[in-house]
Amino acid sequence: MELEIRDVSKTYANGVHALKDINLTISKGMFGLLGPNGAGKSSIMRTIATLQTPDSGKIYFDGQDIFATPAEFRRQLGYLPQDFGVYANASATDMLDYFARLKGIHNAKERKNRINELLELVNLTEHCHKAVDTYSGGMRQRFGIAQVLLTNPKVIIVDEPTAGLDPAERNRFYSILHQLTDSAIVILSTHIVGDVTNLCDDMGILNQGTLLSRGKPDELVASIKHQIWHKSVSRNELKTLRDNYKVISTRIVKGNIQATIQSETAPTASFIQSTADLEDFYFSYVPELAV
Ligand SMILES: Nc1ncnc2c1ncn2[C@@H]1O[C@H](COP(=O)(O)OP(=O)(O)OP(=O)(O)O)[C@@H](O)[C@H]1O
Repeated sequence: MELEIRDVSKTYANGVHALKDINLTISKGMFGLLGPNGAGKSSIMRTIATLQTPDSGKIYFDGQDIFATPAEFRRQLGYLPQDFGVYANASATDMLDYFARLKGIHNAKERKNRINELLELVNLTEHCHKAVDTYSGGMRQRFGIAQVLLTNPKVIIVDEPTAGLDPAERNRFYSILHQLTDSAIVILSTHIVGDVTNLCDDMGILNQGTLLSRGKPDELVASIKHQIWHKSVSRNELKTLRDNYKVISTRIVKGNIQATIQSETAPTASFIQSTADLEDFYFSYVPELAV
């Protein structure tokens, strides 16, 4: 099972060059697409979902050009966009039944069994008769996943699914997604580094339409293993530091600014070497804005 993205570029009518020559091969398992707001994550997701065509480039699923026979590819696809609408007052069971009919599951018994199985998977059985428009954010996302899974898709795309979820709901959502990775390609877009650390065995970093890095999270972190240094600094020191070193991030720790620097050698004796993590790797490519 393989999705191949070859030389894909997209410029919108307003002149925004949202995707710049993207090349990426994605296999079974969970692929995390990490990037800041406006990086192009939704653009590449919508393109893979065949909701928009690239200006140039191709996408193949198991060797088949997805734009040559989009209807065939869509039968194997499950797409959960950032915002999806639900009908007013409709229960989860009724909505899933409606979508299952639309997706061609005509046998009533088969439909009922599949819906019950999915409600169980996403822990919504006990809420299945409540109106989906009254669900919490997390319940709604879990309902969205059930909807996506109705036809056992081989490629599942979830666009920033954990934005706005509390930690417990986020974990619940992770564990549902994790169960899908044995039998499908799951592509998850997020700007939350922790989502990728916890879930993904393969990942890419997208910024300003360009794929800056890709690989296994552990290996990417190992590549900067001895290069991360911390120091508490004043606002004035930080300015000087930025002129002389690669300051990749800053955070407030107990009321002080802690600067994180990437350097192959110790910057000065006052820096403490720290264990690199995926957030450091991410910031080494997408430096945060100066505070
Ligand atoms: N339909 C569109 N028409 C014009 N510009 C668009 C369109 N969709 C996205 N863009 C622009 O393309 C760029 C990439 O947007 P995209 O939504 O793909 O990024 P993103 O990484 O998903 O961001 P976010 O995390 O904020 O959702 C942005 O500059 C955005 O404003």
